[in-house]
Amino acid sequence: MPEELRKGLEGVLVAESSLSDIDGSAGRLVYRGYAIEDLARNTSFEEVLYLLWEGHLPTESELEPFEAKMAEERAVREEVLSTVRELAAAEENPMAALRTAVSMLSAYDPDDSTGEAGDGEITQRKGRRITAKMPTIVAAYKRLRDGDEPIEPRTDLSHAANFLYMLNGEEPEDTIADVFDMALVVHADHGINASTFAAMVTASTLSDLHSSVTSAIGALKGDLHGGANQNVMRTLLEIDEHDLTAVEWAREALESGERIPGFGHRVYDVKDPRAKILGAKSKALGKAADEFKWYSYSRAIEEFMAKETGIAPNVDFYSASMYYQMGIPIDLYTPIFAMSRVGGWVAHVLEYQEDNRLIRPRARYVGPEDREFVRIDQR
Ligand SMILES: CC(=O)SCCNC(=O)CCNC(=O)[C@H](O)C(C)(C)COP(=O)(O)OP(=O)(O)OC[C@H]1O[C@@H](n2cnc3c(N)ncnc32)[C@H](O)[C@@H]1OP(=O)(O)O
Ligand SMILES: O=C([O-])CC(=O)C(=O)O
Repeated sequence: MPEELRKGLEGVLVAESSLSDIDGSAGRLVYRGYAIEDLARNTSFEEVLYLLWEGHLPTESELEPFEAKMAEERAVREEVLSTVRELAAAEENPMAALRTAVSMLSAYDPDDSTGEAGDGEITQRKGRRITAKMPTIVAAYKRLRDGDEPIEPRTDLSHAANFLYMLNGEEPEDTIADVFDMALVVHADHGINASTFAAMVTASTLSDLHSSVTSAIGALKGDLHGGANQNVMRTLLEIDEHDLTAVEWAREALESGERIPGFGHRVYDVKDPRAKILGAKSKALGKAADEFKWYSYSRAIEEFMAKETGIAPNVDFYSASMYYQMGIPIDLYTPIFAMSRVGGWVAHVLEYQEDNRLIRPRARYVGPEDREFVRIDQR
């Protein structure tokens, strides 16, 4: 047995995957061999789901029935919506509400869990249903929290446009739906990140897909992972409300030993390629609205961090100002990340199931040895 301790499993290979590849020194990300820049520019989220789940980019005649099947699965049963209603009334955190509602979807899934772990077709059908329903849950939560009734999904809109429609009660402009769709594309997969690993660990015990996705949502929620996008926007708002410039704020935060949200990465040594794509969109939205401050604060922090620390932005840094300028409430940024990353979670579970092995690392025991046992009445 190797005795080397790798805290945080840093650099440890745990699987072979043909889903996504990251070159951390070159700042390059590919999904199944396609550069993220090409996918972001040219494909829809549905095409990327097809790519991840089926292994190749769809032709038009493959995409059409795939989109139709996804759209048919968007509606969420009243029983689940009624739980979402209760969670909204209790002011539950939206990621926690999503985690609970996704877990509950399993009660009404038409596929039985028996034999699921060895059957990619069941996993894929369940994956399609969960992915299709997550936007309906997130939008319903937001509307109920605001005292509005949920809006039923439409089947004639894309995954991205339908979410914005259910959220706001009106069809989004094409340009906004396209930006949102691109955000879903770039968040869909990223190697064995913490939430994907959580999904794989659960799947490796031959559990069911709802359990895997529920585990993954819990992992994505944390501040060191998907939760960072909300913290970025809270930081930008704090800067805006105070007299400090963005650079002064960042200097003070660093000097007091804080981590700047949206910076740093376990795999990238350079700027995350997704931050470049999202940064350009954040800038374009600022230009369209003639309001540059969010992008300007962000750029100033990026330049300061590069000069002072050499640490570059990750995917969560520019998605924050981008979503903010689209009018999306801050605490929905991480649920939106989950709405996209579920595509990757399902793909990794499907891939891992093909040659499953229980994931079970070890800890080096550093506790006491050979203690003499004393009965409770004599301690
Ligand atoms: C979708 C995603 O999950 S992307 C990541 C989202 N998370 C964040 O943005 C939260 C802020 N970032 C971080 O906390 C980290 O960069 C992580 C958790 C993402 C990666 O952490 P690790 O790989 O464990 O890097 P580690 O913690 O070893 O950091 C290396 C050095 O960079 C510093 N550092 C890393 N990130 C930051 C940051 N955001 N702000 C300031 N310093 C940082 C650390 O203090 C450390 O310095 P030291 O060696 O002098 O102690
Ligand atoms: O890969 C990681 O560790 C975190 C990340 O950027 C992602 O999950 O998108």
